[in-house]
Amino acid sequence: MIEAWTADEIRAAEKPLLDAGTPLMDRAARALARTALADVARRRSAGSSPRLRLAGALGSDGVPGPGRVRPPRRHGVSRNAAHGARAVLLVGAGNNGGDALFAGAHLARSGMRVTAFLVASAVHAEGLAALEAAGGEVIARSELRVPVVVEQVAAADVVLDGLVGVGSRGALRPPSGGIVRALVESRAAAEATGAPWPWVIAVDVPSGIGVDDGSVPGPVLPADRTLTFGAHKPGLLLPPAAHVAGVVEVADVGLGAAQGPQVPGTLRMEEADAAAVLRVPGVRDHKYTRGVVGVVAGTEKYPGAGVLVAAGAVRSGAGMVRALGPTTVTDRILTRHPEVVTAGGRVQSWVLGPGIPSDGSDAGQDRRVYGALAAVTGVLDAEVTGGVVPAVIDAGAMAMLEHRLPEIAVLTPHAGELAELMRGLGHEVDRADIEAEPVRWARAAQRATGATVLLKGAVTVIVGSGVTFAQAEAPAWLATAGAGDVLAGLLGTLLAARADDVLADPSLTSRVAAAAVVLHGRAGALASGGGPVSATDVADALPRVIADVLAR
Ligand SMILES: NC(=O)C1=CN([C@@H]2O[C@H](COP(=O)(O)OP(=O)(O)OC[C@H]3O[C@@H](n4cnc5c(N)ncnc54)[C@H](OP(=O)(O)O)[C@@H]3O)[C@@H](O)[C@H]2O)[C@H](O)CC1
Ligand SMILES: [K+]
Repeated sequence: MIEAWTADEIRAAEKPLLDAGTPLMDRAARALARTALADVARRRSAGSSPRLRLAGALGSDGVPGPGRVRPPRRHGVSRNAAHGARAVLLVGAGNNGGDALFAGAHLARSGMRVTAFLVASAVHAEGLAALEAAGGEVIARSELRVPVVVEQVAAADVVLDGLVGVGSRGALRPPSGGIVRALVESRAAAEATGAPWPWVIAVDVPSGIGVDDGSVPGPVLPADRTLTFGAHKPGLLLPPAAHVAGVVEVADVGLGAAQGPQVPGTLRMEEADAAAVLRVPGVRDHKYTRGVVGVVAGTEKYPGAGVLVAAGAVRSGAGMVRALGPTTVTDRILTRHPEVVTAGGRVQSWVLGPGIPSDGSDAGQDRRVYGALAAVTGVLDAEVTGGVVPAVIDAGAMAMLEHRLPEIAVLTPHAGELAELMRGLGHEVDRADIEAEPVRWARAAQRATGATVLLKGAVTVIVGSGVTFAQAEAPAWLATAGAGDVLAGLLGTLLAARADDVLADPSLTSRVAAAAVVLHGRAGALASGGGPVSATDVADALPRVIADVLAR
């Protein structure tokens, strides 16, 4: 599990070490210089564009970010093939700028031509002295001209963004904001024309992101790599800031000995954590103990959603799947999945709503959803409903909520559906608002409904009470019709298998939901192999992915 530390938690952890004279900045700067040297050397030796040359450091699909994570690395600087390369430092007033200056001094001593642009009249004094002593060029704030910065950056091999780190407050102020805005424009123009553009390393965090909440309140220079010190910061995991962090790597500066957050609020689940959520059947298990998933999905208009939910549930190892609906839907499900049962009966989880439009056009499916929701919320007698069980509430079912939900109910909207849900709750928001601040709105929905909220996107956010998971394993190819239906079925299976545990401890729900997102993303990546993928392919890849995750 990757646990992010907020700015305050980082400061609390650093304080005793700094008080004891631990050279944290020296370690940070060495790690930074070592990373910059290695990146530039690799870029030079491969002889193509920086992004392609560093493909080994990127995801299997070659896409830098969002928020891809590499294991911690020890500090230390070695001289290498970067001799004569050009580095530009963007240096702010605080210690983040200090890191960049000391790293720049190492780079200058390694034979790089280093230019530092100071955006403040007073910057880290020792760092500045070190850079000057190492022969680096320094452009003071009073001499700063935006076109010159743009020109020098465009001609550089590597840029260290040290404008601001965990001390950041709000959007970048002048002159940093103006410089970064001009650099973003220059980068876009270079991309459009195929002109070269340097490799950008963010020092600790891309300057200008919301370190604790993942917001992007103003201009930010997108990084190819973020070297972050001591521990992840929430903004490196959460969207939209995660999209500008590139490949995220933690430099171990020795904070490990310090106390981290007691209850980390932002997490990224890894494969081993997903494996721990799965319930592996034992010799005493039978189909009912493994969990029955009840599915109310698909209508005459959208029958495929029922088929795909069933596929996700069956292929991820449900003890049994019960699919309820009109025969046009159930017949299709049975054709593809003859193991599905279409008669009513007890279930350990519900998947409600995929392929059911919110226009009331299928009264039968609406009635089944309302009945199941009554079971989930416990408003109807257990004798009638079969008892309270966890549920996945998707698509049309999200428009049928009449009661506050328990945490064992998982809402699975995409941005447009979350906007609709929040408008129904009296908030004036549209899809663009949700995309700009997905974490804020997912948290608002969690508070307003009581449910666990799984907001789908390039980085999927899962919000339970007091915890947010941010998962980024899905390839962009997974943004395809029906993929969400497969996820709903898969999550239904995981919830059914852990129903007793989830009922005993509802806070487990977000963890189960995050595990489903990990497996779904991995299945998408396996089925895609770097190319297009269909929702059916994703479902078909689930058994292999689950076996692989369990074998590790
Ligand atoms: N975690 C570790 O182990 C280590 C981290 N280190 C580095 O130190 C920074 C944190 O340094 P700090 O000096 O506390 O803060 P920053 O450098 O991030 O920023 C403070 C200055 O930035 C100005 N600021 C704040 N917001 C903005 C903004 N929106 N636009 C422009 N300027 C901004 C702020 O000015 P104020 O007037 O607001 O006070 C400060 O001047 C951490 O990120 C690491 O890089 C150490 O090296 C030790 C190891
Ligand atoms: K920075």
